[in-house]
Amino acid sequence: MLTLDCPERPNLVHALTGFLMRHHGDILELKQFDDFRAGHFFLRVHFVVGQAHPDPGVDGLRTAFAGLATELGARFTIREAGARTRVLVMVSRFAHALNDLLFRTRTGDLPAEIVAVVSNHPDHRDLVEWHGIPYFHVPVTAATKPEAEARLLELVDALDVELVVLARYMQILSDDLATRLTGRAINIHHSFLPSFKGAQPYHQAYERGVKTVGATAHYVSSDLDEGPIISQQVQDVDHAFGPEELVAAGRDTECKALSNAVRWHCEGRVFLHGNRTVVLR
Ligand SMILES: Nc1nc2c(c(=O)[nH]1)N[C@@H](CN(C=O)c1ccc(C(=O)N[C@@H](CCC(=O)O)C(=O)O)cc1)CN2
Repeated sequence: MLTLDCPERPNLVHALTGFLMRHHGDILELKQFDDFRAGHFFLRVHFVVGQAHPDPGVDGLRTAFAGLATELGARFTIREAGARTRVLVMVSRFAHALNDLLFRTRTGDLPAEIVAVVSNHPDHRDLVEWHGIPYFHVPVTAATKPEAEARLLELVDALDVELVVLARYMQILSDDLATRLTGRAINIHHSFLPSFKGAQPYHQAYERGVKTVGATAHYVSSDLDEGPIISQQVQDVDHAFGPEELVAAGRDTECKALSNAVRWHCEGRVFLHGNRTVVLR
């Protein structure tokens, strides 16, 4: 799978498909977006190398493509399409999103492998270890946050983590950590952003008398709940829903928004584009 983004210019698709043709690539799926407002181009292509030809492998293709990428001023990735992304999940007390990710990865619904779960509470050790996944209880207080974040980064490095997923993890990451994880940490916020940022969004929604609640999966940034949005889901509610009922109604919405975002990230479909994303679905 090849993903690419670069400044717009004529004949980009021709240049890219010409490269694949010269390397005996048979295209299975090609998605592109030309942001003419910003003058930027995005492309994702899934291809296979024809059986009758020697397979140059991912490294060989990357080396061969580097010259064209430089000429185009392009950022690109080339990797095995079926490879599972190594994911570390962070959770606090609410476990519905964690449980959904555990199920979806175990059944192959998500192209990801959860290699560790980190929590500031001990509550979910049994659930996680039942899945044969290591559970790290890393308590966090204002005084211990630097040490706790250093421990997280140790685990990210030691386990070759490619993506960190905050599955209702309720601690604010420091600016330094959020910056270091730019583009590789996804959070599920339990509101339809930009409405109801911060803590207790369902209580905020109740006080506002909303008729729809939502969930937003976004990349983590140093600005709380302001990171680039990847996926959103909504759910109708009415006057009879109290805060507790809104919390319960929102669980499935949060799980759907988060699993979509994780799936599209793992499939190389999500491109950062300023404070927005382009999702080639
Ligand atoms: N740097 C970032 N860290 C986190 C983000 C983010 O977007 N950028 N998202 C949050 C998740 N979240 C809402 O989705 C959220 C979690 C916690 C709070 C909060 O105010 N928590 C505590 C304070 C905890 C702390 O200071 O660390 C509180 O309730 O007072 C608000 C929103 C995850 N982290």
